[in-house]
Amino acid sequence: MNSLESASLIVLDAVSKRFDLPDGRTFDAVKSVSLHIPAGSIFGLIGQSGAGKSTLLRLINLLERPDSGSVVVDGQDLTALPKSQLRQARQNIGMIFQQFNLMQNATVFENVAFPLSLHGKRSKKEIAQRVAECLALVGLSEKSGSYPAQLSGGQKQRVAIARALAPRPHVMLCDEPTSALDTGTTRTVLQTLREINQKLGVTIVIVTHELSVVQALCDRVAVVEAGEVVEEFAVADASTPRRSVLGKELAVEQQRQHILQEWEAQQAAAPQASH
Ligand SMILES: Nc1ncnc2c1ncn2[C@@H]1O[C@H](COP(=O)(O)OP(=O)(O)OP(=O)(O)O)[C@@H](O)[C@H]1O
Repeated sequence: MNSLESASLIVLDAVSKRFDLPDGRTFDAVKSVSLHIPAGSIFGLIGQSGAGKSTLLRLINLLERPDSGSVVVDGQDLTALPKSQLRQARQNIGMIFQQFNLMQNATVFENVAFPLSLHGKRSKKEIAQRVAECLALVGLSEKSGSYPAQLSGGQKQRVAIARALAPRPHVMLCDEPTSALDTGTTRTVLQTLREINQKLGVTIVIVTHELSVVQALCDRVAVVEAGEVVEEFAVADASTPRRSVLGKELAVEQQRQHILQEWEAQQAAAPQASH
């Protein structure tokens, strides 16, 4: 094992996924992708619509089983596990979605408790304690008895984050978590994700088409085009030239943000004009 592999929490090795289409043809959605995702990082998957980002994300927890290649998470080769052990290993991988996927007829408390009660080993008291902790982490303690319909989009996504966190996963997969939210709400959800990464050390993999989200949140990013990773880089690395169209667009967005921040800093430092 080399040092990159040993520092990686998630290792995808030459994973491929082919879908059968209704007309009898096949479609190669992911083509022999290898990725090393460092422990404790926030890793972005970006690309055009249909590039294969969501499929790649779903290969990490085997929601999609790869046709070939291996998926190792936390040292465990998920592709080699029997069903019962895979169910156990998945407790280590939380997931959130664009449309939140909350149970509408259940309270916030019941939604967050759901993954804990699935495995029948915990007492009611333990579950209640863990739910309270997770709701406090996402700042929604006072909404425990509410129903999803009574919450804003950002609050719903934070309930989904609390639910994903409840079994204490080391990894959180996020599929376009802010695409259904406005700018202000997006900011609060990104803040919550950042806190989870920093306070709990949870490794986050996020699919997004929003470059501003990558800029605000991610340490590293992989650009996906037609089922392949065409480029991967550290978001803060401005010196290595970007090759892909999206990589270049992200560099422009970063420059724009940088200029804006410098201008704001100058304004703040300048002596106030007298009236
Ligand atoms: N179950 C499936 N059966 C057939 N084709 C599929 C299936 N799931 C995904 N695809 C196809 O695979 C390709 C990649 O889909 P995927 O959802 O991974 O892309 P994406 O990059 O996440 O796109 P978007 O940003 O639009 O969600 C698409 O062309 C899609 O139509």
